[in-house]
Amino acid sequence: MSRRRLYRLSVTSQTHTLFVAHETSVILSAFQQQKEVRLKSSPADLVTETDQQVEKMLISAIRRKYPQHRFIGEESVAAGEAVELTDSPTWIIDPIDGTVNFVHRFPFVAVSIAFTVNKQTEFGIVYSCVEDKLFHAQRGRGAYLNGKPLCSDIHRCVVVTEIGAESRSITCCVLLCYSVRALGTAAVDMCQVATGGADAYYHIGMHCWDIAASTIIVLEAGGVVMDTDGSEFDMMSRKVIAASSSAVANGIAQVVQAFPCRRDNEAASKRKCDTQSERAVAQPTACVLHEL
Ligand SMILES: O=P(O)(O)O[C@H]1[C@H](O)[C@@H](O)[C@H](O)[C@@H](O)[C@@H]1O
Ligand SMILES: [Mg+2]
Ligand SMILES: [Mg+2]
Repeated sequence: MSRRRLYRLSVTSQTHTLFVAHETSVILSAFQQQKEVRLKSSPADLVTETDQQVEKMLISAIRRKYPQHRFIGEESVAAGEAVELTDSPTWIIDPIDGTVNFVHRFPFVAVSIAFTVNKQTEFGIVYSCVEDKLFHAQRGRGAYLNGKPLCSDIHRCVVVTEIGAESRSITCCVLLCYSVRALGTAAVDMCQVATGGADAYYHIGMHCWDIAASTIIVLEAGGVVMDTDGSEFDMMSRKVIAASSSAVANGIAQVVQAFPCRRDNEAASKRKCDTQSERAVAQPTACVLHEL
């Protein structure tokens, strides 16, 4: 039997500095500049040349070291690559999570990188660039924020969600009984559950690359992740609830009304037509923090 290579994420302060220096200096220097912006599925789903540049930098750097590995990158998929999660070692990358924020210079933009083997996430990294917050976790080894252990069990009534490209008014108003926040980046939203800063995060319509890394960070911080209907989480389903406990997650699952969303790993042609139908109803994201 082939020896299963063990992959270790050794994030030391030196790696943190390296990670910051290498990948995000491109983002931070572009953050204040004028940007060339293109629409993808809706006015709330944008891409810039920086998104594409950072994804290319990440993939070529990893491919030099691991030529056999596979990739699911947000902008590679947007350019027509299939979303195919196999047992092979696979990197799931969102080069800039929060591109709408990046374009508006709203200071919550993150690089999100997850690594899976046999479809199981081995480690995840979410770097919130402007905040200089490096969230990371490795399966079975805990979750950390800038090197300090994270624990998700501080109970409050803050729920984080997104009112982005794929939202529907109905799912937003069912949460009015909570204090609701939306940072405009699914990855950083979800990491708030790992820090205990939020009780729960839920999202319908995001993509696997938005939350692949933050999912393991929540789990390793002691949180739970499930589908919005309370069933087992499926990274390709585009539906997620992350919470500090199963009780909180099930409470959210009871009030969230899902709307149909094509799976990430459905044929691209199907996904496009879904996007067109979504385009008809998507509300443009107002780039403000919703205090409800
Ligand atoms: O900024 P990207 O990587 O496109 O991801 C965002 C997505 O496009 C939006 O629709 C969601 O509302 C955000 O939470 C994602 O971060
Ligand atoms: Mg994203
Ligand atoms: Mg992105």
